[in-house]
Amino acid sequence: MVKVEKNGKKVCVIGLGYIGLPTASMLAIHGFEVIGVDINEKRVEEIKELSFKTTEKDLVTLVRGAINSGNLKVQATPDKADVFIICVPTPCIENNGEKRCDLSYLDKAIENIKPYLEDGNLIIIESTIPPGTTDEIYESLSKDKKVYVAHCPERVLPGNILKELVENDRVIGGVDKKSAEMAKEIYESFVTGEIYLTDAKTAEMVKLMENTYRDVNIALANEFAKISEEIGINVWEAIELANKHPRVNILKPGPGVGGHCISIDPWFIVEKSKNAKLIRTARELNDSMPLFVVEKIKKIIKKDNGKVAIFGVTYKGNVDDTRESPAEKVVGKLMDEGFDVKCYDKYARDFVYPLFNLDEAVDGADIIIVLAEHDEYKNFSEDEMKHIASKVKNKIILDTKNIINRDLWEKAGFKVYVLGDGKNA
Ligand SMILES: NC(=O)c1ccc[n+]([C@@H]2O[C@H](COP(=O)([O-])OP(=O)(O)OC[C@H]3O[C@@H](n4cnc5c(N)ncnc54)[C@H](O)[C@@H]3O)[C@@H](O)[C@H]2O)c1
Ligand SMILES: CC(=O)N[C@@H]1[C@@H](OP(=O)(O)OP(=O)(O)OC[C@H]2O[C@@H](n3ccc(=O)[nH]c3=O)[C@H](O)[C@@H]2O)O[C@H](CO)[C@@H](O)[C@@H]1O
Repeated sequence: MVKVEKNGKKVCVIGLGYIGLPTASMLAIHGFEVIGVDINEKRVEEIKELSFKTTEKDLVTLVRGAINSGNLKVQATPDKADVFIICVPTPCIENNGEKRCDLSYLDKAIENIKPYLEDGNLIIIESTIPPGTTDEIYESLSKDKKVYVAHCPERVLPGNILKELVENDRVIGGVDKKSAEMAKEIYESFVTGEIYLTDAKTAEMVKLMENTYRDVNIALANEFAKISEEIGINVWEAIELANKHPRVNILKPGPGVGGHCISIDPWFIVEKSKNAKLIRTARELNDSMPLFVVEKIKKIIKKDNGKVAIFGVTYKGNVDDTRESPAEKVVGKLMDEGFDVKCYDKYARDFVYPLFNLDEAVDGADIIIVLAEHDEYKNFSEDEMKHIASKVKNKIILDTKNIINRDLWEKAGFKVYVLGDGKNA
């Protein structure tokens, strides 16, 4: 056992997913006595056995270190602690055609810690939430106990979580000054970036603004891709040239925006404000991209049926997460229309549709579609391309991410299309 000096504070982290597990482990190796809690018993067992799947570099090593230090215990129910950090999902739900944040996981997590709360405890909400939520939680909890409450939104980039967890600047919003300062004390144990203090509602809005900023900018790139198809130019070349301007930095078009964050968080602003018009339009535009891909496929193969091989079903490259993945909508729509679709993705943790190995996926395919920028697809060798060429029915590939080695695929006999290239057939 690697001994880590204890700092005297006990922290209970609720929800051990993409965010909670690294956070709990990081606190443990920095001397906190940490109880990591997940309602999912299977997840608890996988963490204890270090058998959980992850594409996050060094996460297994970090969790092993935390458990071996004796500072991290993992279990399915909360315990008494000085600090509670809540990292449960906050997905989107649709009600009468309007999307809004589903706070049911957060409400349940709060209910579950209530029996363990004592005067003086600090509750930190890391989950992404609509403005005003932290204050509401405080109002309800402070009826029974003198507690402190803060929102410390998480900003790590999946694929680079451990580095960003330590190096990113953090924003902490307290329901009062004391709450924010108490939360700062916890994060400064491992964060090397700056920590900025504000009120809870501002911190909630800051997080949503960050992801909305990115969503709106991706929407602009996607709109440029649609326009480029319409007027017959290659959007990728146009973006590269426009970005030579010193004050222009257009993002990348693609099959849509996925993940548990950017594709849902802007709706949490829309639900609170009638002024969020651009934000709504950007969301709708990004959500329209999977269907735009399906239309391009039909134009390329010049038919409304056939066999499609999908490369990449995760929401982006080199991660295992398929939540809100554009691939789900592309595949669903193709299947609804009667296409025979076979998906290949060895990074994906799970997917709503069946996954196949490479040979099964490409066997007899009319077209291959790249939907995620996994390194594997960037680095296919000439021999692998030749092998794929020997299996497919038509040597056609549509790259929605502009990542494949075009020259080599063409050398292997493929006709290569890229989303937004202005060529449909
Ligand atoms: N994934 C990201 O990159 C990221 C980045 C920044 C912020 N966030 C935000 O962080 C929050 C968590 O996201 P995530 O990706 O870690 O989700 P996740 O689904 O990976 O993990 C959440 C975990 O919470 C557990 N859980 C649910 N209800 C519980 C309860 N009542 N008690 C104990 N455990 C419970 C689930 O079993 C699950 O393991 C969300 O609000 C998300 O928007 C996520
Ligand atoms: C503001 C910001 O940076 N927030 C990050 C974001 O993490 P993320 O992994 O969700 O973010 P992205 O990598 O942007 O991917 C999102 C989707 O957009 C597609 N995309 C991306 C760039 C592009 O030019 N064209 C595209 O089409 C991509 O394929 C994918 O589907 O939210 C987390 C949780 O809140 C944050 O913590 C984290 O800081």
